Amino acid sequence: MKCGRFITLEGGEGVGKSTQVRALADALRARGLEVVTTREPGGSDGAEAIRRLLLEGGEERWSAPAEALLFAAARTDHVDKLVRPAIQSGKWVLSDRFIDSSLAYQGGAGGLGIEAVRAINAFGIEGWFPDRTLLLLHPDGAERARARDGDESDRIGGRPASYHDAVEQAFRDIAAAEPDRVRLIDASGSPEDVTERLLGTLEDLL
Ligand SMILES: Nc1ncnc2c1ncn2[C@@H]1O[C@H](COP(=O)(O)OP(=O)(O)OP(=O)(O)O)[C@@H](O)[C@H]1O
Ligand SMILES: Cc1cn([C@H]2C[C@H](O)[C@@H](COP(=O)(O)O)O2)c(=O)[nH]c1=O
Repeated sequence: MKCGRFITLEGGEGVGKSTQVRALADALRARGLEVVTTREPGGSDGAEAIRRLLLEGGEERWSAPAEALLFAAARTDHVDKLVRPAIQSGKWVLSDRFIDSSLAYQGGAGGLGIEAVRAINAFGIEGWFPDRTLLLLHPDGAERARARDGDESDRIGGRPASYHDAVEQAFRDIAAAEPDRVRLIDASGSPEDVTERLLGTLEDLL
């Protein structure tokens, strides 16, 4: 069976993940690879429907465990319908967020605990963990997201700065615990500079 690669881009709000998923996909295609880009929550019809449930409405719409289970359900559908078939047909899949966002947001910042959230996700994704996770870090991510979204932030993006600080700390803890899979990326400088740094961390997989 042909086997592609599964690469995820992670980080807090506004650090440049979506910009870099597009740029990295172009760079990998230029090297002759077949690349599929996707995002979470979302990436399949069912997961996009769950995305709307999660990101629209007020804070009280979901309890913390219900929120974590909805993210895990969306991810399970995304893996079933898009990620696994693409990788099995030899493509590289680049995902804008995946399981580490749940570990950092719901597990770390949301107080459910990283291991509890890992367990509910492991049940759904059945071993389809990323080959590599690129954790983008930028000190002005929140300001960039505000400049981009104005007053239109979603149910989770609009949480207080203390929540987003805890998200970043949790991402750093996850990276420290899994240094081979999760690589820290300085996301400052031009988009082209950041793409070069990302490519540099993938050389051994190419
Ligand atoms: N290297 C860069 N230099 C300057 N501006 C950038 C750079 N990368 C991205 N931006 C801008 O910063 C903003 C946030 O970028 P982007 O949407 O890619 O971030 P994100 O991490 O996907 O955000 P979110 O998780 O909140 O959706 C956008 O307006 C984008 O154009
Ligand atoms: C996958 C995932 C996402 N989130 C949060 C992170 C963001 O605030 C939104 C998604 O918005 P984006 O503009 O598409 O980045 O959802 C989360 O809390 N948990 C997750 O697993």
